[in-house]
Amino acid sequence: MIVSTLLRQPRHLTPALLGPTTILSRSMADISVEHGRGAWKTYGDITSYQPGKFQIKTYNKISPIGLAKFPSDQYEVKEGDAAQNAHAILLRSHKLQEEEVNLTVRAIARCGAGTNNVPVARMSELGIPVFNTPGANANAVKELVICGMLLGSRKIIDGINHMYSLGEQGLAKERVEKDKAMFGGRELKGKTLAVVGLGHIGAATARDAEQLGMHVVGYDPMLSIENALKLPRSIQLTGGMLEAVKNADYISLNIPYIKGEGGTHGVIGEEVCANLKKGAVVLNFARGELVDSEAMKKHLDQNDGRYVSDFPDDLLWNHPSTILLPHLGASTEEAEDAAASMAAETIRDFLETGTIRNSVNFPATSLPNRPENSIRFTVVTKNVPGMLAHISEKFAASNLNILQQINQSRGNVAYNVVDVDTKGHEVVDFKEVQEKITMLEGVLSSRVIYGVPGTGYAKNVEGDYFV
Ligand SMILES: NC(=O)c1ccc[n+]([C@@H]2O[C@H](COP(=O)([O-])OP(=O)(O)OC[C@H]3O[C@@H](n4cnc5c(N)ncnc54)[C@H](O)[C@@H]3O)[C@@H](O)[C@H]2O)c1
Ligand SMILES: O=C(O)[C@H](O)COP(=O)(O)O
Repeated sequence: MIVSTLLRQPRHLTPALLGPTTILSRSMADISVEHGRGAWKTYGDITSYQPGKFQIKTYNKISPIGLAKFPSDQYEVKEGDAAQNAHAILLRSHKLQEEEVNLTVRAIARCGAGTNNVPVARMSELGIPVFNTPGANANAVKELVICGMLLGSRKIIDGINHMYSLGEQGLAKERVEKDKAMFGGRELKGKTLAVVGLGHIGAATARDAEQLGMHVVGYDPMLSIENALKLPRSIQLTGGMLEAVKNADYISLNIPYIKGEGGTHGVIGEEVCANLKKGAVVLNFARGELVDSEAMKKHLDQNDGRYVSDFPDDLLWNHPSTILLPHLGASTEEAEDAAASMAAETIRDFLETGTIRNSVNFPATSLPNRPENSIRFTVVTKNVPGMLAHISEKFAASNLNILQQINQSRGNVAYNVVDVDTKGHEVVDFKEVQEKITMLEGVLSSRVIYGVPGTGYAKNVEGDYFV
């Protein structure tokens, strides 16, 4: 492997580089660890790397309030390609490509709920945790769902367009009272709303709909206890989607889009459409792909229903019974600030302490603070038997004492956090231990968290050692 001479310079820990909570013995402060960056194919321009800072790469418009959570003395935030050696990626709806995830990237955070724009399964194979921000934008979406119900019930948009056209002709005052008969509607009170997916958005929508005097039916086969406690008392839970929608005047979809077998692609298809009540309004503020456009068109052509969606649709965009919005659900100041802040805090926690929360592919993992005179290793492995024992053996072989340790797994990934005693080790070659552990079969990557931003990461890239 060709490695830049400059970046091969071992970096020495000095008190100035240590975080406020990092306490290392004097001898440990002299231990050098190779934190250079290899010249890998997808690596990019190594000259833009700033030692001693975590680099965050962003896509989309991310709230400055969220980005301010990254202290500028420890982090640099750059947009898209300007960030060549990112340690973490922060994004909203940008469709992330694998090529945009350099070997340096340790984590990805979606400022929002849906992670279908991130290749999550591939990231799991590469040992990269993907995070989201559960609930951070739910209120914003819920408010727009309520707005969608009103738009679908009253001819508000037609009325606004009509006023514009009358205004242009100078006829508004003369014609309004006569013409308004064209724009009659119906009320929400007393009607039935079916909420499909009772998560953060669905539960909040159900609650507010009850307050509006609606009868609420809900369907969620994986309803969490946390969300069940938020549901209105009067909600009627059903055991299936068809049962939920069949008597509903409004149907709100609030489920994730999941591709593939057993997923949610086109869940609103011919069968569901055939079971919709006459005049039913389908609200899709979840993802466009959940609705089979052909089936919906056929349904709208033959029935008196409406489709209100927050997503583009090449077939339905100009259908007279459709109202489409340009993905505005989470576009409020409050939601953008909350989602970006939560994502930034989650990434900081992971980069600085190894903690995992709000991940969609890694197990929730949290260890108490690193004890004094210890170094924290985190190791990402395939979820196969024996890994923990092999890792522990490597520490033992180097005469290193494990002070505390946690091993968690989820799907094909296992995550280990190990705090190792540094006392009594005048010269311990942590670099060597890290390399031995990282190159164990089944290990994907490792980090040594010293408190020096951006350092101590190593990857096992199909048998090659990347540091
Ligand atoms: N329009 C927007 O701007 C916007 C904003 C936020 C979220 N969203 C979309 O809304 C979705 C839901 O967001 P959330 O914050 O409520 O997420 P959430 O994870 O809190 O809730 C999703 C719920 O759906 C349930 N569910 C999953 N599959 C289901 C199925 N097949 N049938 C019924 N229930 C099912 C889950 O058990 C969960 O309770 C997101 O995945 C995202 O795609 C859109
Ligand atoms: O899943 C989400 O959180 C929403 O679709 C919001 O997307 P946005 O952050 O691009 O507005």
